Amino acid sequence: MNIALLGYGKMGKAIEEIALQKGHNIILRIHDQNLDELTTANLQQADVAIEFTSPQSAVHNILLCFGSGVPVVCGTTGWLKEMEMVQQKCKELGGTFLYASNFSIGVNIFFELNKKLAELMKHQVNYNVSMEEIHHTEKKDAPSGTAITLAEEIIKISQQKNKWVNHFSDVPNELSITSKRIDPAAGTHSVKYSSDVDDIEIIHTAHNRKGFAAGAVLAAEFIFNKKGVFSMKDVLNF
Ligand SMILES: NC(=O)C1=CN([C@@H]2O[C@H](COP(=O)(O)OP(=O)(O)OC[C@H]3O[C@@H](n4cnc5c(N)ncnc54)[C@H](OP(=O)(O)O)[C@@H]3O)[C@@H](O)[C@H]2O)C=CC1
Ligand SMILES: O=C(O)C1=N[C@H](C(=O)O)C[C@H](O)C1
Repeated sequence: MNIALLGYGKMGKAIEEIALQKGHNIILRIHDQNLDELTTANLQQADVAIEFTSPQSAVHNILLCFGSGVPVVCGTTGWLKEMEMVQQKCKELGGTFLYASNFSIGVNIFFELNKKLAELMKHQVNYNVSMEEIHHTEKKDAPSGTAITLAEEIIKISQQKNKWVNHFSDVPNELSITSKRIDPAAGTHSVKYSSDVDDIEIIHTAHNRKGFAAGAVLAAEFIFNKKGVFSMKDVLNF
């Protein structure tokens, strides 16, 4: 496949390495310094675009891909308030879109474990659930997109929590997410149920960015020649 990389930072470069190893071509590498190359004509040379930029630029870039008729995989976090509008636009324009807050297979398994644990803990009133995420200091958004996905799944199932907050909280209905920024953390997420007698904790620790990048390339291969809105659950058949 011919791939356009929208965002050529830490993730763009990690994705390039894996895409090349798998025999794909990178035909466009867009970053802050060459935005003039981000044109419909250039995008149309690609079979698929992979977007890992910043919360401020993601929506513009995704809509440009829809307008150019190019399927787009997006991993940029921190713009979720506009997700409904973006998915609607994709359908209206007959586009192709796949977003994931986390592309790694490990985290997608972790998402399923989180749901299962939340179900098991639903009636255990002596436990309080809280979360922590740790990332490198260049990260622009907090809490991480992955933490938001985990929290929203817990809130859907829990009989006690109905909102998440990005600070310590002992208010019973608030799910507390603590964000720490420590170099060179590639991404650690934990969900902890604590009682007076014990704790149950699940943790996922990314050792590097290769898992995210491999998942993003897999997603790009999956959406090639498809139309509609997809998720990693479609890719991984969960
Ligand atoms: N879903 C997932 O699995 C993962 C998601 N992420 C998310 O991906 C995003 C990017 O992360 P990361 O690669 O670490 O960040 P970096 O800051 O390393 O890279 C961002 C890149 O985007 C470029 N950029 C900035 N503005 C624009 C624009 N308007 N159009 C095109 N490119 C632009 C930057 O250009 P320049 O270099 O010139 O500044 C840079 O190349 C973040 O939102 C992060 O949370 C990260 C890892 C995994
Ligand atoms: O910015 C990062 O680095 C990461 N961002 C994603 C997120 O916000 O969850 C995924 C991963 O944790 C790395």
